[in-house]
Amino acid sequence: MKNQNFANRLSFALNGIKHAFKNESSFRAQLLLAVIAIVYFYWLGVTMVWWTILIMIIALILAMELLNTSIEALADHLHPEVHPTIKIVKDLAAGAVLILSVAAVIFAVLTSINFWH
Ligand SMILES: Nc1ncnc2c1ncn2[C@@H]1O[C@H](COP(=O)(O)OP(=O)(O)OP(=O)(O)O)[C@@H](O)[C@H]1O
Repeated sequence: MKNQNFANRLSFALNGIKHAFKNESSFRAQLLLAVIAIVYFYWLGVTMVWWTILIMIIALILAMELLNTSIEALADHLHPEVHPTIKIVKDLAAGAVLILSVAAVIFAVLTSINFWH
């Protein structure tokens, strides 16, 4: 399965996103929050730099959620039973999403302070 052409690799990647959308409620919730943030930033009338940071944060959170989902699926497949190492692996991946989510909230507050009319 190595060295597939670009169209195949793109379809594998899109398949992963589709899978997360169908099966992961947290991924759907984050997509909804991203849409709300975009509408809110439009309403605030923020400048290009703030738009750029918002897009980067949204992309980072969604990508991290996909990695989190991927790690969970792999862990559950390889070791379905309860195990302290599986616990820490999943907790670490969830911690990564949490750090980005806190950064997103701080960024939303900073943007509101700058542009609230
Ligand atoms: N096999 C396991 N062994 C030990 N602890 C586990 C195991 N599976 C899950 N846990 C614990 O339960 C928590 C939740 O795990 P779960 O797989 O349900 O993910 P989740 O938080 O529901 O994520 P998502 O909502 O993205 O699916 C983990 O962070 C971990 O602390």
